[in-house]
Amino acid sequence: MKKIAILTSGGDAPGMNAAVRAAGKFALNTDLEVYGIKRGYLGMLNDEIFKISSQDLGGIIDRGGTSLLTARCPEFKDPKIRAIAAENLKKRGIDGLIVIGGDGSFHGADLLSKEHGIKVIGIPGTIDNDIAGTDYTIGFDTCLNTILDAIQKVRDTATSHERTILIEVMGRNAGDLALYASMAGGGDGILIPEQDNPIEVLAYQIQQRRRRGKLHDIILVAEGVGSAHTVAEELKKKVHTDVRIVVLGHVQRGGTPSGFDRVLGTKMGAKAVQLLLEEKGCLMIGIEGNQIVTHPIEYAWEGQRRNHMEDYELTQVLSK
Ligand SMILES: Nc1ncnc2c1ncn2[C@@H]1O[C@H](COP(=O)(O)OP(=O)(O)OP(=O)(O)O)[C@@H](O)[C@H]1O
Ligand SMILES: O=P(O)(O)OC[C@H]1O[C@](O)(CO)[C@@H](O)[C@@H]1O
Ligand SMILES: [Mg+2]
Repeated sequence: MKKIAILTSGGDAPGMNAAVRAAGKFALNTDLEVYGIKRGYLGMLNDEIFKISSQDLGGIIDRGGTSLLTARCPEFKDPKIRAIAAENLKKRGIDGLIVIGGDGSFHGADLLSKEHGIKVIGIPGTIDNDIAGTDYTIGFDTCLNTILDAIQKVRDTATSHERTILIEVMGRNAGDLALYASMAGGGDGILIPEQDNPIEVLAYQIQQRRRRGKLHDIILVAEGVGSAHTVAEELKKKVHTDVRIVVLGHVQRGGTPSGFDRVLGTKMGAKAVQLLLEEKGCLMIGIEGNQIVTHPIEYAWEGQRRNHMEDYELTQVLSK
């Protein structure tokens, strides 16, 4: 392996920059030539590929977002488009690629590897934490802390007005952000796609708590169960409290990456280069039980994700 490239793809996630920096610096310390690709697969397709120097990697570890820029590129699902993109790597002699992104980006990486023989390593970078084979994805921890900050502020006004406030959080089809935010933020109820929790039960719990003198309710709604607006409309028919919603939106994806996400990004970035130097490909990196591990890249969607049941039941007990 002589030349490798790095890209970030899908939704940006705080800590992606730490992974880019570590992979880039680690590689520049070897005989490898290192390229950056702007705007993920879109930039690969449009030939936005440049040689990375150490200057490109300075001053980014503490910045949110991704210095390489990112994009969604639906055309990449077309094999003809992937062939054009792969040719842009091949004409430069690039045969190793580090893809930092979520499950969708890993799908693209897998196909690129199988169809065009490019050795690809996937680094899980997404706030959603929806990838099997890793306990945490880069960006999840920072995002969680952003949500916790919001919960604290929302609780002040919820208590003062004795309201029920539903906070809708991101996560695509995964409830991890809502689950962890409820656990760490002292939530009073939670709706996540992994568990069935009928509105009737939620309403009953709210009424019960109010009878015991509780002044407010903070309910975390994962976007995967539907919009908080719809949930609120249903809930209003079943409770006597004043119901409001807060949709946190893209504020959740920004901000200074936490120490955890920077360390995770750094370890994974360096590991990706080590694997390419060993001529390995079609792998994803994860962290399991505080150890950096690797799996075949398909494991990201074929493997078993963490079971949420225990954590969910804990939030249920603690919100009583
Ligand atoms: N099935 C697929 N085949 C080929 N390429 C894909 C596939 N799915 C996704 N991609 C590519 O990966 C890009 C990113 O995927 P997606 O939008 O699902 O985000 P992600 O990587 O899962 O990150 P996040 O969920 O955090 O936003 C897509 O825009 C597309 O270019
Ligand atoms: O910024 P976009 O393209 O609207 O995507 C939003 C989606 O991306 C994520 O932030 C990351 O996958 C999801 O949680 C959310 O559903
Ligand atoms: Mg995804």
